[in-house]
Amino acid sequence: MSPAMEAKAQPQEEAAAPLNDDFSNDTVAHKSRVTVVGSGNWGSVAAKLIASNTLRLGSFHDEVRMWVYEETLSSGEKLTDVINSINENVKYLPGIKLGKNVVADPDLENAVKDANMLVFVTPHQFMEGICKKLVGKIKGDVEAISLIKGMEVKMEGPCMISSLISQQLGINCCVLMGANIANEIAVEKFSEATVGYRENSQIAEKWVQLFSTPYFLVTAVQDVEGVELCGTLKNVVALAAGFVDGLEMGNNTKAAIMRIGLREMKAFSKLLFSSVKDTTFFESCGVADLITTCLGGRNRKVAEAFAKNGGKRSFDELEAEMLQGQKLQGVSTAREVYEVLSYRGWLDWFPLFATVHEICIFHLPPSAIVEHSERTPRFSLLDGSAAQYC
Ligand SMILES: NC(=O)C1=CN([C@@H]2O[C@H](COP(=O)(O)OP(=O)(O)OC[C@H]3O[C@@H](n4cnc5c(N)ncnc54)[C@H](O)[C@@H]3O)[C@@H](O)[C@H]2O)C=CC1
Ligand SMILES: O=C(CO)COP(=O)(O)O
Repeated sequence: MSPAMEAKAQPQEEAAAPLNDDFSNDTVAHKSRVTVVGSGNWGSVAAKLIASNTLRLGSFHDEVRMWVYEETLSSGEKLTDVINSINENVKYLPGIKLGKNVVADPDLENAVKDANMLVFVTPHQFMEGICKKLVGKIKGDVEAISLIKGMEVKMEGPCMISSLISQQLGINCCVLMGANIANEIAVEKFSEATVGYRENSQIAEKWVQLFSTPYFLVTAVQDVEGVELCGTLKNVVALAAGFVDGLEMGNNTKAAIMRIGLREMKAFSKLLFSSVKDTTFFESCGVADLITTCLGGRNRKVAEAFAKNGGKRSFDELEAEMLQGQKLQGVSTAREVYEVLSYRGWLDWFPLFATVHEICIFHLPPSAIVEHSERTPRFSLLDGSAAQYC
């Protein structure tokens, strides 16, 4: 990896003319075409970030295709038509111009057919179905990146979304995670992110270039699983933080939840993949994403409402009421993590993860997040169990 990349992508000045970047080619034929698969809250912001860079960087075609899961708005108009006419995703990112070079496309096959860089950014529960539809439909020289925070649990064990993409489509897949609340990046407030890559640092560098702006600084690390598990597992901890907020337990309790959660994130990740690096937890994808999500994310917000309602209204109901079509990832991730813990006999090693799921399914009250349960003195187990893997 180049020293420049290790030290973070450098902020780039606004420039009218395309940059003569490292990857530029003389011919249009060699330029990379980017398609964003997904157009929710973060998907739309990702398209905006990328579109600002494809205009500036000579190695990319200007146009950025964005696949839209088509829906009809209350006005009777199709979401795709509205995005293409006013350059704004009025449902998932209202008030923000995406860039005129973003083209919304409701046809998945058509959206990906010419792309050689695919950016996957949908709620994780839809990815298996999307991958099935894409088999045999993409070009041979495609590179992918997943911005999706979540995992699937299969008979063989847990499967990260980047692995699902790689296995089903036969392509390399990097990941990009970080302290990235989409609405803040949409208004260009400074943030950082982490690209996780497997072997090819040049590909990682190309992704860094595609996403980096003066207000969005991207670093690459050679640890796909570590980066992706950080992004995935912090959503479970954010639910715990939301319970604590709903119960008005204060900052010390919330800080304790974050600390215990971080230890469980690290222990779980390292038990699943021995290759996961300690240093990854100190990147934006690790502790920084954990903090921002526990302070200002959607998982925290809905979990707070869940606890305020005494754990009596379901997450599905609250999500539909509070998020206008946006999707939580933490509740299904808590279930998926719980399945892994049960299957492997690790439940008592991960008291916070296990308790969050049991609260989500009404087996325990929200207050159980800081109480010792009848079955197991969960929090007292922490120091002697999961912690030994940290
Ligand atoms: N919103 C945020 O601040 C951030 C989100 N992420 C992650 O990015 C991923 C995508 O999140 P968002 O873009 O925020 O999505 P979102 O939460 O806004 O989800 C709504 C999206 O799901 C689509 N959708 C609904 N039903 C569908 C179906 N059956 N098939 C396919 N798509 C369907 C909708 O059309 C819409 O585009 C998630 O894994 C999330 O954790 C990561 C960083 C920040
Ligand atoms: O992943 C996120 C910030 O990095 C967003 O988290 P929420 O889905 O909880 O809003």
